[in-house]
Amino acid sequence: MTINTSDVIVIGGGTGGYSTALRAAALGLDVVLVERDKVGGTCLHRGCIPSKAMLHAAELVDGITEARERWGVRATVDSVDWPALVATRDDIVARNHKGVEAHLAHAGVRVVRGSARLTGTRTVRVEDVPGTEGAQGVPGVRTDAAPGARDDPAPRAHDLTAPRTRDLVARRAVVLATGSRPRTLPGPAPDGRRVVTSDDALFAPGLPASVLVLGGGAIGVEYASFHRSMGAEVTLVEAADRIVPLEDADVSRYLTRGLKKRGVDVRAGARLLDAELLENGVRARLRDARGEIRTVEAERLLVAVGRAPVTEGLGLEAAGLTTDERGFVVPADWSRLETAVPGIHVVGDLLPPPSPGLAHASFAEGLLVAETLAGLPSAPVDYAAVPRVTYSSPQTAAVGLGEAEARVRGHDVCVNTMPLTAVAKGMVHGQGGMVKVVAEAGGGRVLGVHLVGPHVSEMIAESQLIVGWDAEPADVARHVHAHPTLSEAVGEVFLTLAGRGLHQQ
Ligand SMILES: Cc1cc2nc3c(=O)[nH]c(=O)nc-3n(C[C@H](O)[C@H](O)[C@H](O)COP(=O)(O)OP(=O)(O)OC[C@H]3O[C@@H](n4cnc5c(N)ncnc54)[C@H](O)[C@@H]3O)c2cc1C
Ligand SMILES: NC(=O)c1ccc[n+]([C@@H]2O[C@H](COP(=O)([O-])OP(=O)(O)OC[C@H]3O[C@@H](n4cnc5c(N)ncnc54)[C@H](O)[C@@H]3O)[C@@H](O)[C@H]2O)c1
Repeated sequence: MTINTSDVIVIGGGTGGYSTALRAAALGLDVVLVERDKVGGTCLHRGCIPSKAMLHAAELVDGITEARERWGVRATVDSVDWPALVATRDDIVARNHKGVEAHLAHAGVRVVRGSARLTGTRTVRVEDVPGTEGAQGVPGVRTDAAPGARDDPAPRAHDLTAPRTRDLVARRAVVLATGSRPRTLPGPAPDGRRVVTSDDALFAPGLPASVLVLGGGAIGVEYASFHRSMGAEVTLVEAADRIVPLEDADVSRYLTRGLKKRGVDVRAGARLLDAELLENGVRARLRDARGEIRTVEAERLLVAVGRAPVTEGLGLEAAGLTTDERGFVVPADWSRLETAVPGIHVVGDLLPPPSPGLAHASFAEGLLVAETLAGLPSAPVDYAAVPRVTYSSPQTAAVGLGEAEARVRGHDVCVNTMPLTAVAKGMVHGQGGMVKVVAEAGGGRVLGVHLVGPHVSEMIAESQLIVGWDAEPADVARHVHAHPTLSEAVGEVFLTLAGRGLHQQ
């Protein structure tokens, strides 16, 4: 075996890539993982984890307000120390990062630091990334997959700017896991201060007093919610006729109501016409749903209009691969996530829908590809049963089909909806919200469950089993929910659908 040969090369060490690598190594495959930045990728360093850490801080601030306004607790928020918040957030990220590195090292995955490009169907060239320690791997992680990394003579003086390259060969497969980056729009480019994407919002110098958020998907809603909790004036602009437009219409309605109640100016069906940079902010012209033009000034414009797959410089053509018109790498066989070129697989945000662009879906895709490569039977990812959560205040959580989508797909549906405040614990929380279940008419299987309200991110787990296991309302109604809990509302909705309604008429 030559030092630069392995069974599997994974390009990209985000959640999709590192999960593939971990599982493949656990199944006895010799794995090289190439990452040009930090293992953990978008989710750990710029996405899920830092944003949820910040949203936790936001919940604490909201809790103090609720304590004062509803519960007679004489407490106020003096101020938020942004550097202190950032320090805690970054400590959580750093500890998780160390954990991922340790898992990879323990599994025997050889991590190579550098930028990878395909040079054939089983060959990959890795180039040093300027400003890093080069293609020598991550401290504490075995790096002998980088051929010559230990033995290469030091570069001669005139070589110092030339990137070093390493050629790797995969005996069995190459897995593409290069993820995605924020989409931007024509107009003022992100400058990290006045115009930001979710990447640089994390590292902005402070908390703005006003924010214009463009895009009412998960990122836009979460950041709008965060900044509102931190006291900013927030305008949330969504081009579609409702925020979170891919969710059930009642989810959008309840979420809009909740955000508006908290003072967020939600403008769906609106368009950004242009934006101009000011000394300390932006001035934007919007056309709203009624066609009226309105000018908004804000300290910060946060652009959250979706993400684009990363394939630039990946050398797809050298392996005989292309992308679709949106830039995604499309599998020829979704049950193996294998492209039209045998032995090249793809996971994570590089995949088009129905892969949902979510970290937990990419974990499932990594497991599937690794098990496929190890020759184990592995069920295709059941995308219909992947939960979708927005960690705003209020939160949303859903799994399966919305009502309109179920009807479009030809299902004869029956629907039951209940406000969370109809159960005692919902009244205690006092934040509104709802449970909606979409099922096949006549007691058939549950097609979708949709939740809005406090803590619904933690409540969706039972519903993903209900949808994933094709349960019927009567199956669920047999099981008792604890009293008093918010989950009781889910139980009540199923009891009614099963013809055994207790509190719901
Ligand atoms: C603000 C935000 C919040 C989010 N919150 C959530 C959430 O709460 N829950 C959730 O499920 N999802 C969330 N997501 C989505 C989630 O982050 C992505 O779905 C997930 O990170 C995709 O993983 P991936 O491995 O496909 O790609 P990535 O995580 O993007 O990883 C790709 C990796 O490949 C590396 N790379 C790229 N090209 C090369 C190359 N040529 N050579 C070597 N390395 C390369 C990159 O450096 C990167 O580390 C969020 C995203 C954002 C932006
Ligand atoms: N909690 C979570 O699971 C979570 C959190 C953040 C991000 N993510 C994932 O990250 C990815 C990116 O998130 P995102 O919110 O940026 O993308 P998205 O595609 O989910 O939402 C973008 C929104 O911007 C709107 N839009 C597009 N152009 C616009 C314009 N010119 N003006 C106004 N609105 C416009 C779209 O209609 C859409 O609703 C998604 O896959 C998302 O699921 C997940």
